[in-house]
Amino acid sequence: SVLAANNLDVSLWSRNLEQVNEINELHTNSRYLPGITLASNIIATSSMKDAVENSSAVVIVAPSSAMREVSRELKKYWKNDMICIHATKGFETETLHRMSSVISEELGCDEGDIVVLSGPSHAEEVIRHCPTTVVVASLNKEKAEAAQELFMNSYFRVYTNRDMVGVELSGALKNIIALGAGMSDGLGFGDNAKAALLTRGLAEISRIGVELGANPLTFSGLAGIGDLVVTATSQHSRNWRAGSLIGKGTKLNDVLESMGMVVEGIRTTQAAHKLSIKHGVQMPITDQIYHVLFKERDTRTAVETLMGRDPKTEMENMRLDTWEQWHT
Ligand SMILES: NC(=O)C1=CN([C@@H]2O[C@H](COP(=O)(O)OP(=O)(O)OC[C@H]3O[C@@H](n4cnc5c(N)ncnc54)[C@H](O)[C@@H]3O)[C@@H](O)[C@H]2O)C=CC1
Ligand SMILES: O=C(CO)COP(=O)(O)O
Repeated sequence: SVLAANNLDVSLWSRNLEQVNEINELHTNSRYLPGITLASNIIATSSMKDAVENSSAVVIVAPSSAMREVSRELKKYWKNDMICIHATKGFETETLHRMSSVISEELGCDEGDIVVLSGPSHAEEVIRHCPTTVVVASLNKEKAEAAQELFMNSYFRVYTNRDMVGVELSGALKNIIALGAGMSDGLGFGDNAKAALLTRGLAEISRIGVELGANPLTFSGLAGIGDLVVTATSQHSRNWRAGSLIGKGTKLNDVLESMGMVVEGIRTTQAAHKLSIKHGVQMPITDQIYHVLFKERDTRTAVETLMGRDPKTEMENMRLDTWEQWHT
């Protein structure tokens, strides 16, 4: 929709022929964006070949679980002078790879040439032209700036950033904390609890992020705190909604059935739990959410465990040495 508003010809690929026909004939996408009329320069197709073949840029926003499959199909029509932008927030749970790694492995290109689009941006608000700010991250400056130019307009402001690792990790990991914020609200706790979850959540996101090579400053940017705030507080957030149902006592399977859309934080909790063990990085909130989701731990027990941890200093286990590394 943003690209179409910028007068670009947009080919939208979907596997669902019914949805393709609805978009082309009625210019609506009633299941996902009810009540919205789409621009007439968005043409849907069920053929990836037709969507990609003559394009200069490709935007992939498949759920993380489908990223490898979609990238493999894309490879058939991929040309190296195309720009590949992705806006997916998650990991490949089997390999623990970030999305740009998965895409570049399948396309056979440099990971640093992929552009990551992330930040506080719910589709339901962007489609109504509500002011929105995001980040495009890539090691390839030219490609990042080209993506910035494609998307930027009066209601969609785009910043570039070189820190692909930090941007991808924040985008994925904040969904776990949003699940936790939903659980807290579902349990009937207040704003103090939510502020604590966001702040201590960001501390553990930064801790694992720095360990994996991210710039710590990225976590105080749009892809970090920005997206964490929106996902943990917005009525549109699927992760917050799923968490709040769990906090009210609904079983995970029933929650997922009722959502009908991807809740990335569930798979990401599994991936982050493995990452924290693999790298020996403490992620206590993620650990408790993992136990609630997959080990039938009661949400109140999880809260008691978090509140009852040993006394600590606020900056305990933060890799402060890396600040100097980034400032030189
Ligand atoms: N909805 C939003 O506002 C935002 C979503 N994202 C990210 O975008 C990604 C996708 O999320 P949504 O579009 O919101 O999810 P969704 O659940 O609303 O839609 C996912 C779409 O992907 C399709 N799909 C699923 N498996 C597929 C496969 N194997 N091949 C092709 N298509 C497949 C589904 O049919 C559906 O049309 C997630 O990683 C999410 O975190 C990022 C920013 C904002
Ligand atoms: O990442 C998002 C907004 O920036 C979307 O979050 P949800 O998947 O929780 O709706």
